[in-house]
Amino acid sequence: MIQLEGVTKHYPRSNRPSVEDINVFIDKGEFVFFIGPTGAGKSTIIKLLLREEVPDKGKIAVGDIDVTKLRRWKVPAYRRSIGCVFQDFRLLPNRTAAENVAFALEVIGKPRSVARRVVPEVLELVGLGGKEHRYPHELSGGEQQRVAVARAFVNRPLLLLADEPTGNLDPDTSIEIMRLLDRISRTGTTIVMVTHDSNIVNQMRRRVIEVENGQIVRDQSRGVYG
Ligand SMILES: Nc1ncnc2c1ncn2[C@@H]1O[C@H](COP(=O)(O)OP(=O)(O)OP(=O)(O)O)[C@@H](O)[C@H]1O
Repeated sequence: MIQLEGVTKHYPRSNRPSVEDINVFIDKGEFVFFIGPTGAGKSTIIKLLLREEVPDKGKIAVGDIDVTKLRRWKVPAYRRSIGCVFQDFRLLPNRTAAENVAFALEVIGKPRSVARRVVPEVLELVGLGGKEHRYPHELSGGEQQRVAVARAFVNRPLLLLADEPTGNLDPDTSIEIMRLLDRISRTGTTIVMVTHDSNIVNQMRRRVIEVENGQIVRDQSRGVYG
């Protein structure tokens, strides 16, 4: 599903590469944690996967798309094909939970009739049945993140990227969000998650890729935070 081969990214005003000659292969349906100290290069890897940055060297493929060779005009559609969840939720404040989720369908041109059918289903799936007409400020942080997960999943993406999705949540709420991501992963969606949350990594026991100084220092199936 994901192939990074010899990938190097050196930002212009940085004195060393943020990511250097990394090689990663991730299969369809895998759940992978990227861990490592601050500045290790984890977010850079996410940005490279989303084509927000391009590598100086190496090849990146996601599904059957060669991300490094993707034409500029194809980038927005490529990004929309990937589900994304962030630490700060990034919901539209003046849209309800249902409208936030529906928005992900609107931007890919799905008819309203599809949204009317699918949005309640996916909000129910994330445990927000009954709260679909609340605005983000009327929801708790955990509930907002559930909306963000619903929005990321509503298009049934092959890949879901989560950058510190539990970073703003208390431990119990974090575990609930992880249960949700785990369920999504079992539908065959590949999940790549960047985290500093050792409890979560130790509880989930999934593949752990540890990054340090732009390099992969550990790649372990059913790993722990270490
Ligand atoms: N746009 C940029 N220009 C120059 N240097 C950058 C840029 N973005 C990131 N870097 C540098 O690249 C390195 C890796 O940063 P990155 O954000 O990938 O780390 P990270 O592992 O995600 O850290 P954190 O856990 O704090 O989010 C750091 O040294 C950072 O200063």
